[in-house]
Amino acid sequence: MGASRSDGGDAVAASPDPARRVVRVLIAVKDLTAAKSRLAAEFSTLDRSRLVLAMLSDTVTAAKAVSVVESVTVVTPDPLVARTARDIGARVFDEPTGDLSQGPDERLNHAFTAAAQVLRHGHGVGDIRRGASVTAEHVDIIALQADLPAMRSAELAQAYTAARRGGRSLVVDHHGTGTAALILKDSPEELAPLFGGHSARRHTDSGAQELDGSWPGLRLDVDTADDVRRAHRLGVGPATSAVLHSLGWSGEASATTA
Ligand SMILES: Nc1nc2c(ncn2[C@@H]2O[C@H](COP(=O)(O)OP(=O)(O)OP(=O)(O)O)[C@@H](O)[C@H]2O)c(=O)[nH]1
Ligand SMILES: C=C(OP(=O)(O)O)C(=O)O
Repeated sequence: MGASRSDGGDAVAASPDPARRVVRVLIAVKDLTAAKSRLAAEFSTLDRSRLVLAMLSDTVTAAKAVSVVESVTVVTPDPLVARTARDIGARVFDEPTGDLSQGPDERLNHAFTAAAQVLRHGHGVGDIRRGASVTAEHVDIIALQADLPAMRSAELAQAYTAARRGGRSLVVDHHGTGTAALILKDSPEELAPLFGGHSARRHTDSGAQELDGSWPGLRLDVDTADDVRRAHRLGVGPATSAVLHSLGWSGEASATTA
């Protein structure tokens, strides 16, 4: 695509106190063999895996380009996802072995919770500001969907800026029911993720504040073939564009960089 999708990310960079805050993005991806089952009718197993990895790459790349983002971490049990994440400069958190009695949403939220705790309280947190004391309260977490191939860096920067200090905020997805991003900012609270079915309502019911903003790419998590078409129309990042192109999807991605 023409203009870099990260164009404008710095131009509208979020404005926390840069001396104090550390912003870490956290993304969860499940085992590739189970991923994107809702695309099974229109994409082969191999193509689904390629698409998952490509969308992850574009999401990570756009998130890393936000100037206030210190790191992007992918929590996953899948070695190929882990390798892809490392190749594009993300950190990897190996998923803790889940309790087999847990349901899928519980496993996902358990993975987010465990990784967020390490990002906020774990080894290395104190090293970030070269000797300055950085406590968990100084570490903000953006739990982000992995399938946002049309997200612009500027959208994520604006959402972080809009997020309220002292608690959790969320960006509702384009369906109005799911959560594209859950942001914990300047707070001693924990992330307390409630991803899964109807997570938007569960997040707001649990006190998270819904963020307004015209962020079509950030809100467009891709779950169905219709979502793939919507994202393609909006303009996807280079990795997703290459996979779709190889599958015969025509047309240049229309870069409408925010
Ligand atoms: N690390 C981790 N990530 C998960 C887990 N369950 C779901 N995810 C990720 O969370 C996001 C939303 O998950 P789902 O909607 O359940 O799965 P999906 O692969 O997007 O789509 P479907 O299979 O069609 O439901 C996706 O990025 C998944 O890869 C889990 O147990 N562990
Ligand atoms: C897990 C979620 O996403 P989705 O099922 O839409 O991928 C969610 O929105 O909480």
